[in-house]
Amino acid sequence: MTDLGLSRPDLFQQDCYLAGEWTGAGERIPVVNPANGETIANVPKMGASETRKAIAAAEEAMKPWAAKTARERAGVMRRWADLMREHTEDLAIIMTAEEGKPLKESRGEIEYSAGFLEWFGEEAKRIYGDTIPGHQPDKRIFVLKQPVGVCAAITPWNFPSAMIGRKVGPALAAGCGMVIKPATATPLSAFAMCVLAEEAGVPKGLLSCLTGSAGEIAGEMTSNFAVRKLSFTGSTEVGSKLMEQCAANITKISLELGGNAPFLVFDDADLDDAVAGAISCKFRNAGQTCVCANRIYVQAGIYDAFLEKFEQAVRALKVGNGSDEGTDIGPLIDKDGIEKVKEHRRDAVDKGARVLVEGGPSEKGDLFYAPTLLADVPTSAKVSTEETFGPLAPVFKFDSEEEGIRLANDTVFGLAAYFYARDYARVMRVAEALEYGIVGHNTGLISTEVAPFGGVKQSGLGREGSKYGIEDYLEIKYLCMSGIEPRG
Ligand SMILES: NC(=O)C1=CN([C@@H]2O[C@H](COP(=O)(O)OP(=O)(O)OC[C@H]3O[C@@H](n4cnc5c(N)ncnc54)[C@H](OP(=O)(O)O)[C@@H]3O)[C@@H](O)[C@H]2O)C=CC1
Ligand SMILES: O=C(O)CCCC(=O)O
Repeated sequence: MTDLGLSRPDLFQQDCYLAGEWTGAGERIPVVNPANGETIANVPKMGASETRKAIAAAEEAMKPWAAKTARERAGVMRRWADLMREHTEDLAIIMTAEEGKPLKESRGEIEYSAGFLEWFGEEAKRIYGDTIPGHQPDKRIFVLKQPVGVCAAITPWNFPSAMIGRKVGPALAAGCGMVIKPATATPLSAFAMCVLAEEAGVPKGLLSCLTGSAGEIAGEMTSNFAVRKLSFTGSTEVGSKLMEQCAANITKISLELGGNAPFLVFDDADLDDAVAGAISCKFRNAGQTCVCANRIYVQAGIYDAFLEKFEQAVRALKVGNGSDEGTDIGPLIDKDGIEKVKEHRRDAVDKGARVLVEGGPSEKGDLFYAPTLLADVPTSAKVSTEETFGPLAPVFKFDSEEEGIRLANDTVFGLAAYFYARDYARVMRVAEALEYGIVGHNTGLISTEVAPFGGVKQSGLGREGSKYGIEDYLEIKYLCMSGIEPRG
């Protein structure tokens, strides 16, 4: 087993956090460092019965938790966020070891994740209801906001901490308990968060974190009537299945699914800004985020100049083990990830794309793929319609503003879109015309806990972060008070 050299070795847990106890299981699943193939941990394979136990514990623990004042809940959540910040380095080391992303990105993700806990803790104090003028003289109408009930979360491997912070933050702030199933590839960051949650004062049972059979755990989450809300981030395919499963109990569901983000550069863009934005947007986490630029559309007048600068910037990216300082691009998560990038590259080139930077498989190891830049990509290429989720940058040329918008919107997905332009009227026209839940103008980075994150079309349902993000964890109760006789 690898010694990660943590200052707090107890943050490295290999058991599940079940109903307030660290619990093992007979059967175990290896967690592998994608940079070198080493097994770094073996986590329990749990299933339906453990999930049932966790749900029952959350149901019990949420009653006194919801009864606390918002300030008390906020205090615990603030302590949790502070502890995460205090232990950023250890948490980042754990994350890079299981996910592969460069340490600098892991550190950033810990701050991002803690930000959700802090933000939603504060938001607990602003769960305001309403009073509505009565419809009859003796009536008074009140709107109360109450916790939705036990919540469940299923999270992906690409943001092993932030996707949990983003879901557990609003759940706990609203007064709910939560059962989490992290991705099997990256459970260690989730367990480390639970260690700090307990230390911060999150009551035993309120939060559980289980690894194991996705089908069994999710099956219990969606069939157990005590669970009133499920939040999922991951592929559209699994999200759609979960939506079907939630139908039986009419369980609320939020879905944050695949994207196919367009990145448009118009003739009036600032070229250097656009290149810097495209690099951060395309290559963050080696291209493995649902908001990474998947298709880069550049207007004809600026096309050659953009490609020249973009090519230099792509060549400067450093591929390596994420734990080595200075690395820009770590390994991909698994072999399927590599195969998808290879297939998209091959397909685009077969259809006529020009290779400007031939990155490809790297001598660093089986799961490394050096950044690759393609130009003159035809719209018939698979990268136009499918999410690559890897360090392949396909550049397409377009002529008019109208054509750029049409190409950008020509997809079933609608999570994030980006564009670079300076003309004031164009900026408003394009921002309004893009059919996406998130639009970045002159920026390639849009993620923050203070803004509503989420997609339209097949990219999902609901919003996470900001004041909107807590609504999904609350129910509205309309209270009609009667018999209040009007004064004399
Ligand atoms: N929107 C986003 O942010 C993300 C999008 N994706 C997209 O999805 C593709 C595939 O990635 P992948 O990791 O396989 O995504 P998945 O959707 O398979 O995994 C996400 C989560 O869902 C769980 N899961 C898998 N199968 C089921 C099931 N039948 N019922 C309930 N939960 C399930 C996984 O568990 P387990 O790990 O145990 O399999 C994991 O916790 C990527 O290439 C990318 O295109 C992937 C990750 C995030
Ligand atoms: O890729 C994802 O799973 C969504 C998270 C990305 C972000 O918050 O920036």
